[in-house]
Amino acid sequence: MSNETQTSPIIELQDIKVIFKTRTGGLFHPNKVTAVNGVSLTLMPGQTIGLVGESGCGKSTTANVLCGLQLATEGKVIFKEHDVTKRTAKERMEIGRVVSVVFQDPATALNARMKVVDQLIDPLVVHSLGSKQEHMERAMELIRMVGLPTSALDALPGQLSGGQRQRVAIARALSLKPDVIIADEPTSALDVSVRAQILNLLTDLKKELGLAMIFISHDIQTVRYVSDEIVVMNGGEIVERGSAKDVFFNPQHPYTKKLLAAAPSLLHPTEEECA
Ligand SMILES: Nc1ncnc2c1ncn2[C@@H]1O[C@H](COP(=O)(O)OP(=O)(O)OP(=O)(O)O)[C@@H](O)[C@H]1O
Repeated sequence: MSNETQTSPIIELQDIKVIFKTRTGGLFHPNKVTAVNGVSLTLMPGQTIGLVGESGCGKSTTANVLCGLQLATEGKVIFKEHDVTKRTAKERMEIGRVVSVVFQDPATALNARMKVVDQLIDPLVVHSLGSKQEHMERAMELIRMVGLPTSALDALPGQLSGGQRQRVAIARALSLKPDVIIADEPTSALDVSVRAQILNLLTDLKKELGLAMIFISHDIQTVRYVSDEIVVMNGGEIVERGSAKDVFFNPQHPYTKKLLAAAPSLLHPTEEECA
């Protein structure tokens, strides 16, 4: 990777609007939902942005625009300095290789009838990368990276615990060696007892592999724990953004203050830890 690439953003959203048409207004008078309204974001290599806000504020829609799943109604999407706002199928494929998503519920993200090994290899097959032997080597490497024994490769998702399944989903997300991971509420479907382990795994992998990350959660405490920058969304708009330390210890917007006041204090970082 050239120096130029390293210092320029991986993805930029410029004034993005996403409007969905809904049928609730009747067949001939569809209503519109503005899910995202004027959102701008710049993700640099290695950076973690925490996207926080209550359910329905537009976090997932923003993430879907970032990973090429959702087209913007207005605004621009710049991917590695190319305008991909109206991305072609080929561009979407390339974005999909570089930007990987870890979803909330590993049970639905994984195919219940497919062995772990095949789920890890699947993205390589879809992108026509490597030989059969290279696929096996990569599967072994991936399963070790997420802290599971290689015997887990032969398991079906149903034979694993929720935490182990999320580890497999993370391994799958890493299979194409992405530059960016979008983690959309990656711990909220898990037992409280394994949430910290999965958060630690994600932060360790991020450091080890130099990944950039968009970490999405309704829980500002969790977001603070993993992020360099926090972006607070409400009603489809960004209401506050800043360093994790500033937003957490010196919130400016009343909505951010409300989120902080309502957050469970499972993780209590001190100001020194944030420095
Ligand atoms: N495909 C769709 N069609 C119509 N409305 C949609 C669609 N997807 C999302 N919305 C609406 O857009 C708004 C933002 O949804 P979004 O899923 O982005 O929010 P969120 O903050 O991620 O919420 P959650 O945490 O519950 O997933 C909501 O009002 C939602 O109902």
